[in-house]
Amino acid sequence: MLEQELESPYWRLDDARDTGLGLWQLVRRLPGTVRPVLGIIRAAAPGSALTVLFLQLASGVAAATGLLEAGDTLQHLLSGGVLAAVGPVLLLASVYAIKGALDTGVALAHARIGPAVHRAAEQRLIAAALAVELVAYDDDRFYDRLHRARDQGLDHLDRASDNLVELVGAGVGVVAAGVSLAVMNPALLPVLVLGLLPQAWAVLRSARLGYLGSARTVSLLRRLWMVSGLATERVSAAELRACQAAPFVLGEYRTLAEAYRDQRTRVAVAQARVGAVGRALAGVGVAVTYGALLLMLDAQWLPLAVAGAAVVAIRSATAALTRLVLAANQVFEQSLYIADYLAFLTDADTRLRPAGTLAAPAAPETITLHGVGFAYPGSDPCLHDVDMVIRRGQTVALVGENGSGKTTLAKLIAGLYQPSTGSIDWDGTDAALLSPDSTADRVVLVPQDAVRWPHTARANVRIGRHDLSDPDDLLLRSAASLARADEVVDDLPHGWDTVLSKYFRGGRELSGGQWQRLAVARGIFRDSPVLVCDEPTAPLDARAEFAVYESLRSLATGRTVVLITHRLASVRHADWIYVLHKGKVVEQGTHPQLLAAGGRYAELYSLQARAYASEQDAVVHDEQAQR
Ligand SMILES: Nc1ncnc2c1ncn2[C@@H]1O[C@H](COP(=O)(O)OP(=O)(O)OP(=O)(O)O)[C@@H](O)[C@H]1O
Repeated sequence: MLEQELESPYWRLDDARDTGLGLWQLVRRLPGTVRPVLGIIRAAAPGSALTVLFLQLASGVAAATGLLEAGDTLQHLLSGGVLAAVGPVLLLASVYAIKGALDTGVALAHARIGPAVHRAAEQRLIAAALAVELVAYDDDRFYDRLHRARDQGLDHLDRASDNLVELVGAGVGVVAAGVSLAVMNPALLPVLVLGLLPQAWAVLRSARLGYLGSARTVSLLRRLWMVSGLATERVSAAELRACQAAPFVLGEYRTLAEAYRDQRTRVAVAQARVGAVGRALAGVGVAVTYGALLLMLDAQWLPLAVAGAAVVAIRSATAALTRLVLAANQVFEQSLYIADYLAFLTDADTRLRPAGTLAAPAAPETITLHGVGFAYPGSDPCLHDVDMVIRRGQTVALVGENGSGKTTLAKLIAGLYQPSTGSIDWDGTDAALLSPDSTADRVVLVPQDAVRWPHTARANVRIGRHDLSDPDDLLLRSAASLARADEVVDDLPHGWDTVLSKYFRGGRELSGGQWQRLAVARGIFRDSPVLVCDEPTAPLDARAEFAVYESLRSLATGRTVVLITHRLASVRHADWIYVLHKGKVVEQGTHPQLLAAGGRYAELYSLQARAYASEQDAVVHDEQAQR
């Protein structure tokens, strides 16, 4: 059941990774895996990266010199006694002291790389997320990639940069040992390779098992994180309890966690088996190495001192090789997540906002929709052939049942979406030719579900024109008073400076209606010529709703107002009303015209009016009964 779910399109949107890699293919993949990380390191911390590389190479030279010096020291010790070896020992000590200093330099420069990589990569991700068209966020593929890149890609990038430094350091260590052996006697090189091969096989094989294991658990892990987020986040906390969903979430967590545990155990057990074989083979490797050394000694190909130094060099090569393969293993595993990060950036690049260059009119006289249709990514069209004319100074209302397309249409008018078919003109110019920034500048959107910015009350209202100078808060206070948000702020402990978020100590939470008053104030403060209000008063009490509609009426002068609401009593004063049904305009006219037509609008209006009338009858009836 679980496996089937994990194979379902949502969870494996684009995880068609090749997990059937052979050992040799895995090794060949290393440069391709490393290249993107190197590119990011080069861009983020070029100085530190060069310093690390230079110091690591110097440290490798010191290591090779030390190994050769060790042979020389042994030679002096064996031929001339302790006194003869004092000079070479001091030299050896200085070489290792220099190597120690170089390694410290590597560590210091290395310490700067991880944080620099993280910061640069995160900034790229945030900039890319902000630059894409809004419609990208309606595409589950994009959304999935964005979250994978943000939640895991960044961290693994950070760690991969550490592992790369380790990889280079260990590689230099292996080469240094190899070079010193070749200098001692070229015949020692095949001996080294012979000794290292079994161990290299075991560590690589174990690395491959780990890589395949993590490739198989990527989507499982992602789902685990999502479930643990649901269980621990504030947004879901209340509803989880209210609809008693805790056992469901816990059950889902258990199923996933057990599957993850079993998968990890399987990999760990397989790795342990390979490790056992590897250790046995490594034993054979050691026997072969020492056997070869003994034979060379016996045949007098090697002096005893050189054989002793060769043992030290072989041990140091073995240790460096283990570090190298472990670091490569980590880089492979991290490359799975880094690929997510890079895939997101590539995808985001193809979804940039259209690049119109003309400036939008300062205050458009007419916004005209010609046969506009729209489909969300992966969905059937939800708007069909909409024609509409919206004039400056008018309030146009969009009404219709849930899902009829009002919000989508409002976002198209606001320039947030591009029509899939047809076009939208601003004073006769196709909006697609206008620069998105200039269009956005002319529009205020008060949405259904306004963002609750985790900032001060002041920032919550000012955010739409955050760079507007308003030293005495005159504009701020006027906007707040029109939206009756001033009453909300008056009750806050630090007034406009109160932080509105429970995520911060001392932060305050507001009710839904109070938040909405701030959202309306934000729209009024932004003060743009086109005002699009999508259910602006849904959570407001009667007094606040009345005040907001009064304000909207006064704001309509000289502006274009598009109003969406289900409260038809509030649209009576609109200059023109469009009735939408299943994505089409099915009626239009003024309130009296639409009532007289006796169509869908008249039906919806009389349903609401009847509900009010019957409530009033009930009140009168109760009062009579009490008398
Ligand atoms: N992000 C989306 N992706 C796919 N389809 C969507 C998306 N948002 C809305 N829809 C679909 O588009 C259609 C129109 O939705 P829209 O939100 O515009 O309706 P509405 O008239 O504003 O509804 P309501 O009165 O409930 O707010 C609906 O069928 C809805 O399911």
